[in-house]
Amino acid sequence: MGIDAPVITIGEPGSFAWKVFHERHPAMIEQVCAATPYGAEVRSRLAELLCETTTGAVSPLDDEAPDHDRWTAWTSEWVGERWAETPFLWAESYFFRKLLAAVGYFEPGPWCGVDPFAPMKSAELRSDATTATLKAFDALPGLAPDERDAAVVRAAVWGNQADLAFQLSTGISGAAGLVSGGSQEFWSLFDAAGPVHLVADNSAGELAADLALIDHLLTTGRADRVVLHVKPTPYYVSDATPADVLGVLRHLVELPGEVSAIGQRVWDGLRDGLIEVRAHPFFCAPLDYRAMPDDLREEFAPAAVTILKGDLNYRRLVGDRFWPATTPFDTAVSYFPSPVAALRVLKSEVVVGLDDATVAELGEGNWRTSGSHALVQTARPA
Ligand SMILES: O=P(O)(O)OC[C@H]1O[C@](O)(CO)[C@@H](O)[C@@H]1O
Repeated sequence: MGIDAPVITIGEPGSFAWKVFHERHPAMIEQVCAATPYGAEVRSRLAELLCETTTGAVSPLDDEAPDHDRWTAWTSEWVGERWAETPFLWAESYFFRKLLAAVGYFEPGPWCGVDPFAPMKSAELRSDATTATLKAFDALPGLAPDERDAAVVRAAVWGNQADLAFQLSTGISGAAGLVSGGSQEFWSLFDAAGPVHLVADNSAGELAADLALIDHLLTTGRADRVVLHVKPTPYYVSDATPADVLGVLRHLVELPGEVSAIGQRVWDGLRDGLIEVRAHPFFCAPLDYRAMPDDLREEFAPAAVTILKGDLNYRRLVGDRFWPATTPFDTAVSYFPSPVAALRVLKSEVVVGLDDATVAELGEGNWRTSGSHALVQTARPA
């Protein structure tokens, strides 16, 4: 595939990406300041970050965090340029890295290592909506095998609707349906048991559904081992970190019903080495997966299947560009080193792999960004 579709940038007033910076980020920073009693210095650094990213030029990092050099390499191309000229994927990712520095996450002091988004993730995990979703897992043991296959995929796909960055300015309009693929397509990718990698997205209910999927992969023999990849540091508000995996697991095992059994099996799987949690630095990189480092490529290459969850992973998988929606998915991901499955609710303008009839039926509305539609897409290496 020639990479010639235009890259999405944040400078076009009124565009989706522009609104993320000009509407969603101010609301999120307010939420961050309400959730933790940060003092005047942190609050003023956050205000500066907002001002810089909405009206100014890109400044370099001035912290001494362990990931400083890596980020310097990822950002040198854009330092000094106007934020409005920068690619959306790059800009949004760098915004979150700068936000962590602004709240003192990397410096000695009271806020060192304190996840600014933890209160939101915890509230989401304990919310009535998540509690109801987790209760629904009680029906799983009574389902026929194919119904159970479909149910765990459905939960993993629609679990991605619960994304806290996204909820800040979008009234999610319910689950309208899949624009591509489904459970059968997903399971047809699993021909022989082997290691399965799941690249997670959000914590709370989505991560609980992902753990249920991991449990199902292992108990049905589709996977002989699962690697769960999460973010090394807090990111995009609700993205799961290793601490969140533990928090969600502890929550699950304390609940009544099937989720407790799932949680216990996952707990045992971690202890026995059947499940591994990794947090490679590249999962917080402002780059797409074409640029993945060799060590990560080598990890994915022997996977029976790699499952990528969520909107951001999808943007990074196919490239954050205004692709024609009918661009074939397998062409877009032909570089990926293992069979790959994307499970995602649509929350940004990027989409590929749709057929002409679907595109015509969806028309011009806001289906790409409203969070009402989802997809399951799969491909094998070229
Ligand atoms: O949690 P997800 O599914 O990756 O969604 C995150 C999405 O939310 C946004 O941050 C804002 O909508 C998108 O830019 C991003 O792709």
